[in-house]
Amino acid sequence: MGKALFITGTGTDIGKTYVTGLIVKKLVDAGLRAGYYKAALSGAEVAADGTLLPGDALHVARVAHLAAEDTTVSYVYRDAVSPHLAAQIEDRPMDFDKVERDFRAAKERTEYLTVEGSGGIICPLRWDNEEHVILDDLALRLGLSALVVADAGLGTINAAVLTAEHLKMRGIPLRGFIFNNWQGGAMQEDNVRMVEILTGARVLACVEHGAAKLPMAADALAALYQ
Ligand SMILES: Nc1ncnc2c1ncn2[C@@H]1O[C@H](COP(=O)(O)OP(=O)(O)OP(=O)(O)O)[C@@H](O)[C@H]1O
Ligand SMILES: C[C@H](N)[C@H](N)CCCCCC(=O)O
Ligand SMILES: [Mg+2]
Repeated sequence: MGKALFITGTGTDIGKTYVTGLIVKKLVDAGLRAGYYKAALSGAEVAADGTLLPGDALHVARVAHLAAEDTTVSYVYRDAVSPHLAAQIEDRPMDFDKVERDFRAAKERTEYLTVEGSGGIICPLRWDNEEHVILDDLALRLGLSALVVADAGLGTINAAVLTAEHLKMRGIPLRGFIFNNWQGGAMQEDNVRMVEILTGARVLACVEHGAAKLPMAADALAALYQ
């Protein structure tokens, strides 16, 4: 049975998949067996034959040279909206027993399973007359610790600290932050300092736009998985 690490972010489009691709590539390049799991993807690309493509998984597999069988996405929805709404539109509600089975099977097949969330930590996955499930509930059910992807620029102090405080309130361990779209300079350096002071967690790496490698040692990265 492998170890897992949950990648969440301060919101959608923040760079979770981009950074996850670099994370998994770092593990693979270090000779470690790595895998990728996502419970629900919405806003899927549609193939010529109408198949809904798991774009995030395909990106990570391409960047990290993972075999298709080392990536799993339990639910792929068409509409680029919150997964709970995409599921309502398609009348395909998530079954969290299936999600847990898929997650455990993926974890069984590898040493280091990287689990990408949807949107930010408050992302409804199912919201109907039978069940109300938000992403943080799922992270707790799967026993995950979190790494938060945050933008390096203006506004990140608020977003990163609020995300950290929510994780703490729900009892989800925070392993640290990765800043994305890093440009350096006085303000972004201060953002690192302020986020570390206000959350007590480290900014473990700063990823520049277009980065091809994660600026972090493989052993330090692997140590984050539990
Ligand atoms: N450091 C980066 N360098 C270049 N492009 C980036 C970088 N980070 C993000 N992007 C691009 O920005 C867009 C959004 O990033 P990404 O898909 O990783 O976001 P996300 O947080 O995974 O979104 P979602 O919530 O939909 O899963 C993508 O086109 C991605 O390729
Ligand atoms: C469609 C998008 N790319 C993501 N897959 C889902 C984002 C959900 C965001 C929910 C919200 O915070 O409003
Ligand atoms: Mg993504």
